[in-house]
Amino acid sequence: MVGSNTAGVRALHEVDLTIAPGERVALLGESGAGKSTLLDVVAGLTVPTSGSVEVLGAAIDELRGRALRRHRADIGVVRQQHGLPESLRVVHNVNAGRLGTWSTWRALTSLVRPRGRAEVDSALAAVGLAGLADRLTGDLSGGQQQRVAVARALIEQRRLLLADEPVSAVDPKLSDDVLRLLRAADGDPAVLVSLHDPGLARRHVDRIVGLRDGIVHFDLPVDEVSDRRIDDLYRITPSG
Ligand SMILES: Nc1ncnc2c1ncn2[C@@H]1O[C@H](COP(=O)(O)OP(=O)(O)OP(=O)(O)O)[C@@H](O)[C@H]1O
Repeated sequence: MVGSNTAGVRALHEVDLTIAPGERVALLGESGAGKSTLLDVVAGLTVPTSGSVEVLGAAIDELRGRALRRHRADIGVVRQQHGLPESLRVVHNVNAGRLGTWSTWRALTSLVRPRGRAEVDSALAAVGLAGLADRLTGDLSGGQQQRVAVARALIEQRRLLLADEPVSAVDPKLSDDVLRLLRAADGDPAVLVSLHDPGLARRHVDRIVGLRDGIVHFDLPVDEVSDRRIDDLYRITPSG
């Protein structure tokens, strides 16, 4: 598959990737390597210029209407620019993760009286944000907002979780906690997560895909990813 982003930049070249149900895969690579573009292609937010993408058994570009909404409800997405409306209370942003499974009426009434409040509270507690459901999202720190986006993805059982640097603004202890949550999410979803910390990837996934200049540089079980391979991926030359 070849992908160009919205600006027409050729960001991926002949990427061929299959992820098994329940498998946890990390994308590593330099800034600009194509990780976000790849995640956007799998999420159906960017259409590849050639090749095909099959997600959860469906060719995403062929889905329409209700089938597309149902398909999207099976996928939890945490984007780098998480797009949480800052003027909404946290509870509404977390509940937005359920819109694919709710009727329009249910979604509208929930804006007045939040539904499923207990589930929202427990999703927030799981990401270390207990007690913040009624705060305005814009009043939270960057790292807290990132965790609201994770709670939104985890509020429903998913078959696939896509997360683009979900812990870039989060301290090391919480980063481990968030990765643990993605890894152990209800329903044992497949996980595709881009990370900047190889150590986190090593601790939490089954397989690492190294992207370089839009190409798959390596695709290996985590045990086979040596320090040397990581250094090579990031073009780090040994000192001394
Ligand atoms: N909005 C944009 N306009 C122009 N070029 C872009 C844009 N977004 C990404 N690119 C380019 O597309 C390529 C892939 O970028 P992408 O964001 O997918 O990389 P990445 O690995 O996710 O990087 P990062 O770790 O910095 O998020 C790069 O060449 C990048 O410069």
